Amino acid sequence: MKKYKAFSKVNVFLKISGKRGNYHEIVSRFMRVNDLFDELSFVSKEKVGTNSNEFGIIGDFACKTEENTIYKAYKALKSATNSEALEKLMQTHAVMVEKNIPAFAGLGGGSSDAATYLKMCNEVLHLGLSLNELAAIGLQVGADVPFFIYGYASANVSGIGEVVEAYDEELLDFEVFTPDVKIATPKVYSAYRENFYEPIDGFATQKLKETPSKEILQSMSAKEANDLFAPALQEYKELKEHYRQGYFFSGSGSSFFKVKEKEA
Ligand SMILES: C[C@@](CO)(OP(=O)(O)O)[C@H](O)COP(=O)(O)OP(=O)(O)OC[C@H]1O[C@@H](n2ccc(N)nc2=O)[C@H](O)[C@@H]1O
Ligand SMILES: Nc1ncnc2c1ncn2[C@@H]1O[C@H](COP(=O)(O)OP(=O)(O)O)[C@@H](O)[C@H]1O
Repeated sequence: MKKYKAFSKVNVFLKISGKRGNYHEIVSRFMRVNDLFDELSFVSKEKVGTNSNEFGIIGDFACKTEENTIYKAYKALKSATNSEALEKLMQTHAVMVEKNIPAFAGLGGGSSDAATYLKMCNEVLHLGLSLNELAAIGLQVGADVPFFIYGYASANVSGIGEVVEAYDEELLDFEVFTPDVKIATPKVYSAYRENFYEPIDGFATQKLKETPSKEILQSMSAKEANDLFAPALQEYKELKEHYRQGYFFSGSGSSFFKVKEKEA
């Protein structure tokens, strides 16, 4: 059975440029973490001994199936395509997930699983959807999903996550650690809105979008690079104890990362 990789990401920088309803417009560099990924595959229910017709996800998850991003992606794909073949596939097969990306981590694990599931269905069922169409369906599941649909190693992401522009640069090798602090993304964004709101201007945005990730990580501090770090520290005081000098904060947390030192 073919296995599909669902990579994780870090936000090399994440700046807020404005508000859109309850959401925030961001300007962010997303970079794939090449050695941290989940693996997804379709397995026949017969083979794994389930005979239920219900949507099946096999894997180590803390949430209910209805809350799983993979299930949400299924619902969004079904309503976009009305595909009977999709319904049939999910009656006879379950999605097997080898979960390696920690949850509540700012590494986009749930979003990446959703994107990978959409791409798997598109391929297996020959749905013929373009990446743009898949990204629009994915956006209904989560703001980070479009980045994973396009599959770029590095990209400038803006809007609330729907504008994804490939950025051509060397892929960096990251060291990542995830403190056991369960961060809720909406809580961090609302703390930002209440106490730290200072949107970036067009000039600074353009400069950041043009600067290679390596330079950004050499020249900015963790707080400068990520507008969500200060509000996350305010809301989750214990984060401070986990912070190590020289590391950067990914997304709304709780993961920290830095470029791996080259071995001599
Ligand atoms: C912060 C980032 C950075 O990459 O990722 P994570 O740290 O979660 O991985 C993203 O902006 C998060 O993406 P994601 O976690 O997919 O967000 P969603 O599920 O779509 O939204 C959860 C909630 O976060 C807030 N939200 C999300 C995205 C955004 N641009 N502005 C927001 O204000 C909204 O309150 C929304 O209801
Ligand atoms: N496929 C999934 N993988 C991981 N977490 C998921 C998934 N589907 C839903 N969740 C739920 O999403 C939340 C964390 O999302 P996740 O994408 O792992 O973190 P983050 O957005 O911080 O990168 C948790 O509430 C988790 O239970």
